[in-house]
Amino acid sequence: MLRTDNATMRFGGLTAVSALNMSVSDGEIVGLIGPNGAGKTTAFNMITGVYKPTEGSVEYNGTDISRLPPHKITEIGLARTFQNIRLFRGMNVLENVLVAANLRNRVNFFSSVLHLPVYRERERIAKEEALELLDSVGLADLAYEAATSLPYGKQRRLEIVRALATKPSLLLLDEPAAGMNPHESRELMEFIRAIRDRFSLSILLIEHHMQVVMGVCDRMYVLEYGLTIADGTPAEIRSNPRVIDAYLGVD
Ligand SMILES: Nc1ncnc2c1ncn2[C@@H]1O[C@H](COP(=O)(O)OP(=O)(O)OP(=O)(O)O)[C@@H](O)[C@H]1O
Repeated sequence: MLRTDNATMRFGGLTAVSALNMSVSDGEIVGLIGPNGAGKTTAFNMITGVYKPTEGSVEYNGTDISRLPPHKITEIGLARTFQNIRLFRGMNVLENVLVAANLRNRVNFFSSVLHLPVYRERERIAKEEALELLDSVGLADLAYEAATSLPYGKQRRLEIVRALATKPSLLLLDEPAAGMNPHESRELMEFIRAIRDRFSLSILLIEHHMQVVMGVCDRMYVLEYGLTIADGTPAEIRSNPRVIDAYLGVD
């Protein structure tokens, strides 16, 4: 479903990602790993329309999406989270989810300002759906808590839920286990598998935490200085001499 075809991103003289050929099939969990500065976030930015590839393309279900703006890419079913938590401060858990849901169900500006019945009805449905979503991931009892008062692991989970509110078919997670303790990391792995099954998702994730990435991914790609130095199953990656040299050896 997702396929990058020689996707390349240059910033001046620096090639941040070079001829990336990567695919994610329906229902797959795929990892993207590599040392700092390898080009992982740049790859995400190309896939989600933040950057237009300098060369090559990104296809989603056979359509070239590499020239589309980020909101169009969200509309066709890609959603992402970021390396640093970006929850809205001053909003509760439910409101954080509703803001994201509105990205998908763009409400007509006038009907919203005038509080027309159509707007109120949509708002009611959106709230119901958001509460159902929170319930399905075990966060419903926290719906009216301030988002930033949640424990760290739950804030990260809320970020993922917020991405789910845009009803994606492909979810991109940028270092979901960052800053988590071993217990939270284990819970996260179960959570990632559970949402893949429940929402029929494909998942692409960047992760430095080796237990998480090896434990949860079906396949993975390894980048170094923008080049793809390996791809394969976790077992293949673990025993790949080039990867051990470039990356695993120093971890
Ligand atoms: N907007 C930009 N302008 C110029 N250079 C950039 C830009 N974005 C990224 N780079 C450079 O591209 C290279 C790849 O960066 P990128 O953030 O994609 O790496 P990464 O693998 O995600 O690293 P990390 O694990 O630290 O997040 C780095 O050398 C970085 O400095």
